[in-house]
Amino acid sequence: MLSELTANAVADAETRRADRPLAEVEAAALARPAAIDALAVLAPAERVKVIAEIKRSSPSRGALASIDDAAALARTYEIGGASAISVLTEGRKFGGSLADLESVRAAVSLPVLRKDFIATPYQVFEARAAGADLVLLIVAALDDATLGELHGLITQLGMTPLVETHSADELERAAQLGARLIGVNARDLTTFELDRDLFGRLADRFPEGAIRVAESAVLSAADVAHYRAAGADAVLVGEALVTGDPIANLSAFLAV
Ligand SMILES: O=P(O)(O)OC[C@@H](O)[C@@H](O)c1c[nH]c2ccccc12
Repeated sequence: MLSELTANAVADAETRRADRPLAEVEAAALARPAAIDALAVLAPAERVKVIAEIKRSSPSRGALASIDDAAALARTYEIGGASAISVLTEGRKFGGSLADLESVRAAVSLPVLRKDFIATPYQVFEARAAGADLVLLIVAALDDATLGELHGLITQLGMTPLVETHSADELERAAQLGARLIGVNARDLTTFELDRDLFGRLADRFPEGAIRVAESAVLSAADVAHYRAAGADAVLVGEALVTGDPIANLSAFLAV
């Protein structure tokens, strides 16, 4: 499933490229004001930080929320105390778009993550051109050479890579890369199975000084407390915020 999601995302980017060649996107990326320093914003603190996600649907959970106005939801997240906004830009299974990312960028002053299946430099330039400050890299979807190339390009463009892992081996590959912001996704993107205890098992294998993000399956304050106790600096939350009351949930999660 992960390889199919990635192949589709790359194919869709190739289709966009036919209309908007790399040189054009690169120029738009370089014309953007500098990206926000997400490492500073997400740095470990006394309280857990929340990366709040905008997601309409997913292959594992189906339709979640209609979300007509991504920018309005992002503003709600900002008011509610989120530290960063994650925007799904994958269209086929998640119902997102780069237009969502652009409108969110214009609406908030928080760092914004492009959440997608990124495997080519073109997609990275697209992210910056749309105003992203962070770009997701899924270790399981990329070989080491591509991972290194994309991690370098994201950094060079002033953005922060969020390097997503799902095993000790992938965490080691993230460490070798010099990743400073590393996530552990509780959901296995090849089987969609959830393992809420994976973060806890991997927590002490993070490289020294890396910011530790627990991703997925946060539905309650108790889930946040569970990840926080295991050492999470930040949690990445989608479903609970798009299906529930975002302000009430954020306030409960941030009170942990
Ligand atoms: O909706 P949840 O269970 O709170 O999960 C959010 C986020 O972690 C999840 O959307 C996610 C994590 N890694 C991904 C990679 C691609 C697409 C989506 C994701």
